[in-house]
Formats: sequence, structure tokens, C-alpha cells
Amino acid sequence: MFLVGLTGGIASGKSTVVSILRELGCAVIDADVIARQVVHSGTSAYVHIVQHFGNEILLENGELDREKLGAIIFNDPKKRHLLNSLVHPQIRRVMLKQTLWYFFLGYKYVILDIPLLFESRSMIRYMKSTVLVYCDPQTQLERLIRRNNISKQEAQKRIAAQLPLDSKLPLADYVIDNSGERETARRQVLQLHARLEASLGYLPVRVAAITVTTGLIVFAWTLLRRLWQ
Ligand SMILES: Nc1ncnc2c1ncn2[C@@H]1O[C@H](COP(=O)(O)OP(=O)(O)OP(=O)(O)O)[C@@H](O)[C@H]1O
Repeated sequence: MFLVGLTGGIASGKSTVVSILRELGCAVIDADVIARQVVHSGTSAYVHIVQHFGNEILLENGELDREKLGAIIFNDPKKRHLLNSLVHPQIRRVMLKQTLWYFFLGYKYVILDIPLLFESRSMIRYMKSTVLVYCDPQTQLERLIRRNNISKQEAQKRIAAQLPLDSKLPLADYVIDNSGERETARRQVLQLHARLEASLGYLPVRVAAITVTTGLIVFAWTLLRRLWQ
């Protein structure tokens, strides 16, 4: 098995690309979904966040007010670092569990959808390859305004909080240019899928797993025979 990191920018089209990859039968793990799950009320990350940030970051129903928390950490690097240190280990743990599950199901590769893969950098070393879902800055701005129904200024602020998509281009192994029609993006995804399917990158881990499993079975068998004799 090998890991493929899929990333992009806000409203660049990651979800659109992921839904095509899922249609094609790919295993995809969504870091954003996990990030929401691990801070549900009652989880250990939730308890620690409330301890550090206080009850004022809670909604009436007891869940975290993500907007409020986002606004707090946006201008305060120390608090952002603290929040990341509480949440990231939990996200990585769930991602590892899901990856192992797909491995046991026999998938050759798993796609990890990580919006800030190039910003946080901590996960890049685990990826065999990276995919950037790109779209040109003007299109990105227009799509964000339309999808979120926000002002141009607000959209520009949100885009500016991430690395510009152009600066991520040289960092990626594959680029899906989603600046045009959906159909054009779809064709590129089909090409990417064909290349991933043809890759033999999954073999080293699979051979290692088979070798270890065979070794354990032989060891257990030898041990049992000795005990019976
Ligand atoms: N090729 C396209 N043509 C027209 N609209 C598109 C295209 N691709 C995506 N969109 C639209 O642009 C918006 C952003 O796309 P999408 O939600 O896939 O981006 P994203 O990268 O997952 O965003 P985020 O990370 O902010 O959630 C959506 O409203 C989507 O329907």
C-alpha cells in the first residue's frame, strides 16, 4: 500500500475531485471530517480544548463554536499552536486507524484529503505522492464568493490565510487544473486514477506484510508442535 496526499486551496475543487475518485472506487480519507469528529462534545480533545479556551467557545448545545474558535486562533499564533497540539495527534490517530482498515481490505493505495498538507508539512513525509487541485486565483475567488455567499473582501481574507495556490504548484507531483469545466477536471482525474492503478508502489509494503504474517504463522506452528511433543 502507499499513501497519496490530495490538497489544494479553499474552494479550489478538492471535494469535487474526491467525489469522482470515490465514484471510481478509491479509498479516500477526509481530514476535515475527522477534524470535526475528534472535537465532538465528550471526546478527550474536546475536554482539553474547553479546559484551555473556556466555556465561552461553546455553543448552546454544548458543541464547540468552530467559528469563534477559528476567529480566536486566526490572530494568535500561540493559541493556534496550542489548539493544533490538542487536535492534530487525535486526527493522525484516526487517520492511521482508517488507513490500516483500508490496508486490511486490500486497497493498493489510500488518498488522504488534507487541505493544509503543504502548510503544515508534518504529513508530507508519509506520502508517496502528492496531488494539487489547482484553479486560477480569479476563478477561486469567484467560486468561493458564490458558494459561501460572502463578500469579496471576506473571500480575499480567507484565501490570504493559506499559501497561494501558485506557490503550491512546484510542490506537487500531480496537478489537477480545475480552472475550467467540470468535464475537463474529470478527464484529468481519470488520467490520475489510471496512473495510480498502474503503480507498483504498493508492492514493498504488501510483500513486507506477507513476509511478517508468514513468519508469525511459522513461528506459532513451530511453537505449538514443540509443546505437543
Ligand atoms: N469545474 C468547476 N466548474 C464550476 N464550478 C465548480 C467546479 N469545480 C468546483 N466547482 C464549485 O466550486 C465550489 C468549490 O468547490 P469544492 O467545494 O469542490 O472545493 P473545495 O476545495 O473542496 O473547497 P473547501 O476546501 O473550501 O471546502 C463548489 O461550489 C463547487 O460546486
